[in-house]
Amino acid sequence: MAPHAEEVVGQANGSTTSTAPAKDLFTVSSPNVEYTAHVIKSKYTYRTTDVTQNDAGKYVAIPKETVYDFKVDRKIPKTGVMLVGWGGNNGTTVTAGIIANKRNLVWETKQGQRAANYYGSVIMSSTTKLGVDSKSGKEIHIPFHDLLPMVHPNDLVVGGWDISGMNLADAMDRAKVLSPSLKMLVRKEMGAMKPLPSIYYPDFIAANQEERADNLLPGSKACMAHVEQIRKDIRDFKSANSLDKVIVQWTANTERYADIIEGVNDTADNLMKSIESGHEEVSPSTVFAVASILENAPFINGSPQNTFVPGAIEFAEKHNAFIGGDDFKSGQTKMKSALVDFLINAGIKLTSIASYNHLGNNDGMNLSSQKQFRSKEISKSNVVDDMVAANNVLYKDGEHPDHCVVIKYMPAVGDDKRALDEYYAEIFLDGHQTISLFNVCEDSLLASPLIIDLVLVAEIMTRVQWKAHSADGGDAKYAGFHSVLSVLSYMLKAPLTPTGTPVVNALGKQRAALTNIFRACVGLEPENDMTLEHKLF
Ligand SMILES: NC(=O)c1ccc[n+]([C@@H]2O[C@H](COP(=O)([O-])OP(=O)(O)OC[C@H]3O[C@@H](n4cnc5c(N)ncnc54)[C@H](O)[C@@H]3O)[C@@H](O)[C@H]2O)c1
Ligand SMILES: O=P([O-])([O-])O[C@@H]1[C@@H](O)[C@H](O)[C@@H](O)[C@H](O)[C@@H]1O
Repeated sequence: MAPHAEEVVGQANGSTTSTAPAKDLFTVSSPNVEYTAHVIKSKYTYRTTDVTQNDAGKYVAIPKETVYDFKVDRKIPKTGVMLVGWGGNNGTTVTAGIIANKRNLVWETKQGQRAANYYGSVIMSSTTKLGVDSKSGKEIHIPFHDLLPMVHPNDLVVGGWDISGMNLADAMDRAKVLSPSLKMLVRKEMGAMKPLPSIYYPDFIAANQEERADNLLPGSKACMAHVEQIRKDIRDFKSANSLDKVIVQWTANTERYADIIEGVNDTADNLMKSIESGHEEVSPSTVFAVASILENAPFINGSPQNTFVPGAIEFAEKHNAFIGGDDFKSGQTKMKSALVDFLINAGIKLTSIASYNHLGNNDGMNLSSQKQFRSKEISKSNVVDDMVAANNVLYKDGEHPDHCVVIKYMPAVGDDKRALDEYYAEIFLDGHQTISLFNVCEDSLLASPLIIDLVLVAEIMTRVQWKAHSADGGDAKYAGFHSVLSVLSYMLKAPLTPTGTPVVNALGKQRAALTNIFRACVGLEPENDMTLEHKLF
């Protein structure tokens, strides 16, 4: 191993698109970590506990160690993001937000001047504990963004498709999300942006979306021409902007679920045959996923439908391409995944969750159609399953809280969704606790930072490789993480995981997984809060 650098903590760097490695905010001083001009290599011991049962039925816990080699490419690529649904509330809002940050805009509001920020982005606006200053005992926290050499969102090039041909300035007005004073400052730039024509298969989204569908590729069901056109769009976007990498995200309308049909979408081969034959059960989002996979562009589904039918997952695995989803976890569900985690882990027996919301944006109008609502109801309902299943003291096998999800379309409130929740629980002896929440979520201003985080994390994961460590160097080759990027789960309501692996919805666990995988990539132990140094003296 090359001599390891001394630990340095300096000023965070701003945005950088140079092909040179980003200026490191810190370095790790360890015999297990090596920095070269191009990569960070680390030897990481992953410590878990194997549990078996002995003949008497008692659990036996056996500490287990697995040693991995990680390698991170330090070169920060020029990255583009192509949004499907670019002209929507989320698409216009995230685009305007990046412009505002890139130009350091300040605008007038009722509360006075406001400056551009990335609040709500866990990568850009949260910190992580690097460690403890051994002299002062003070915890040292650094911006999450600086844990690994990540793309800065100010440097992202944004493009995409929409079935509505409205330019982004007019679409921004249609969305009714942003302050007039901010819109004025970005209007010119937004006005020059026009979504590429997209594919529209009417049966997959609400009929009330038809009137905006004026920017279409010919054909109303899946075909290879659609796949090839989307592939070409991605290649053209990449070359026109001299990009090293493109990430594709679905932030278009919620689709109905596709039926999983043997011989149609159950395998990668059958899915491709179904697209070639124009099977009507192949959705636009699955066509976009297939095209992105073929262009080796990570594809992330920000909506709740089952874009990733089994054939799409197998197709991604066959191509070693990254996919992630489903459904941005922005407001009501994010709160739920934190609150339920707290209640159940406090030994409080949650017995019912009533989740109601109404909103008046176009998403809400699309969700007023039962089939599209059903997709959202599923993603919003399954978010407590893992937390309940993990507590067999409170819940017997198969027992779970009552849980209802209601979404109503109320045009008057626009994008400012009202979420009303009641959590009802049994407490000590025959007591009860009722928690009522009234949560006004400005939906697109909550979702846009997640779109950014999903891009930044998916991108860095394309630069992280791993292999089993062997003392003699061995002949194992570095490889990427599994195609299904479950590390994205913190930003998603219904995290997609590799087939057969558990789904974690607890917000704290999701964030810890993201933090500790990033720490492992630079040879650091998982963040824990034991603080024995403050207890054993
Ligand atoms: N904003 C949030 O809080 C939030 C949270 C979680 C999930 N989501 C999901 O994100 C998606 C977008 O939300 P939004 O508020 O921006 O909705 P929106 O209706 O404002 O935008 C969706 C856009 O997609 C376009 N579109 C529809 N079908 C398309 C296709 N086949 N190809 C290209 N464009 C297409 C529409 O024309 C529209 O401009 C929805 O599925 C929503 O459920 C939003
Ligand atoms: O993320 P979250 O706030 O729980 O869920 C939201 C729903 O409450 C809302 O009705 C829907 O329109 C948004 O797309 C989003 O899915």
